[in-house]
Amino acid sequence: MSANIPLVVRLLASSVSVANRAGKIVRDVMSKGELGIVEKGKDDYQTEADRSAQRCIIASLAAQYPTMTIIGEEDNPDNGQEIPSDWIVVEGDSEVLQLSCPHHLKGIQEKDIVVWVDPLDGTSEYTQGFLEHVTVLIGISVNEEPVAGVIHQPYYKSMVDGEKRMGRTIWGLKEAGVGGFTPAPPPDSLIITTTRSHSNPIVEKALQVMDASQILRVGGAGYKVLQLLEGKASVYVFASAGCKKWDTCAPEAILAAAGGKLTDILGNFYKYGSSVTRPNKTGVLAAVNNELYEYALSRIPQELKDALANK
Ligand SMILES: Nc1ncnc2c1ncn2[C@@H]1O[C@H](COP(=O)(O)O)[C@@H](O)[C@H]1OP(=O)(O)O
Ligand SMILES: [Mg+2]
Ligand SMILES: [Mg+2]
Ligand SMILES: [Mg+2]
Repeated sequence: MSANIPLVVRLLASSVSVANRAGKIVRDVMSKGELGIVEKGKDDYQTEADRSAQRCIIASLAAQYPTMTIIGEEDNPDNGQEIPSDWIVVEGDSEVLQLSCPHHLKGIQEKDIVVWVDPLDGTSEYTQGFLEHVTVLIGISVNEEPVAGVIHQPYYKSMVDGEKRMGRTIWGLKEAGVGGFTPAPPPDSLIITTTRSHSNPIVEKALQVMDASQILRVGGAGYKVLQLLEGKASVYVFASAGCKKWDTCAPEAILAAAGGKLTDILGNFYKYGSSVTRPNKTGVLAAVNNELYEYALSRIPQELKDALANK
């Protein structure tokens, strides 16, 4: 890769390529049928696919960007095993390498960047067979702010030049654009997307106040943001702790690159520096444009905000 291409663009191109490889690992683990499920906590699982995909992504990025901070969801996923050489991906996506880098990101160095890796978002859904909900997330933050990201969907089916294709990779770079999918306008009526596996009474209260025509209950932060980008839902509402920085970094960056917004339920942006606490304690609120976002925020009652903030 040319050293003349700004670091952020090279890193996004590398992230697109390695997310594709990680997606193949996710499919391969499922085809073998040995998921190796570990219970990390209540409603919180890890599989061999989460572990292996994270090893592939972190080893590949660390080999190319040795001084950059990379934070993955899974703790000690390698268990002392060596990484297969074909898991190390070092070429970058050629389309992304052509992107023109926003001026203020041109001089960014590895020390200014924190990469947040969710090797498999939607693990509950993966183990239950809702495979379309599963994504691989790589979020790039610069000086605490998400600026670029990748959402790879390993089980997305499409036809390309008359041939069946499995998997697609959506990317975004703030102030430069998005790719890998066809953006669509939001639906005509208010459709909310929310959790299917992590609900509670406050989550339900925040859905009731929206006065929506439909509520979609699907898995994963990545998949819900894809629904916003593709015009299948208007707003993503999750009034609970549960998501962590690796769940929201890539989706927030891509939504912002598409003109949208992702914050907590109080309307505050999360920060993504290496020392932040991992949990997104005050939930998630997101939309593909400002009008829908402001509408949703205006519907959240103060006592609900207080309940989340004081938990
Ligand atoms: N209570 C929780 N415990 C663990 N992870 C959670 C919890 N709530 C949300 N998450 C993470 O946020 C994602 C989006 O949440 P939801 O699907 O409930 O809307 C989940 O797929 C999961 O990521 P992961 O699957 O990567 O562990
Ligand atoms: Mg998890
Ligand atoms: Mg996740
Ligand atoms: Mg995960």
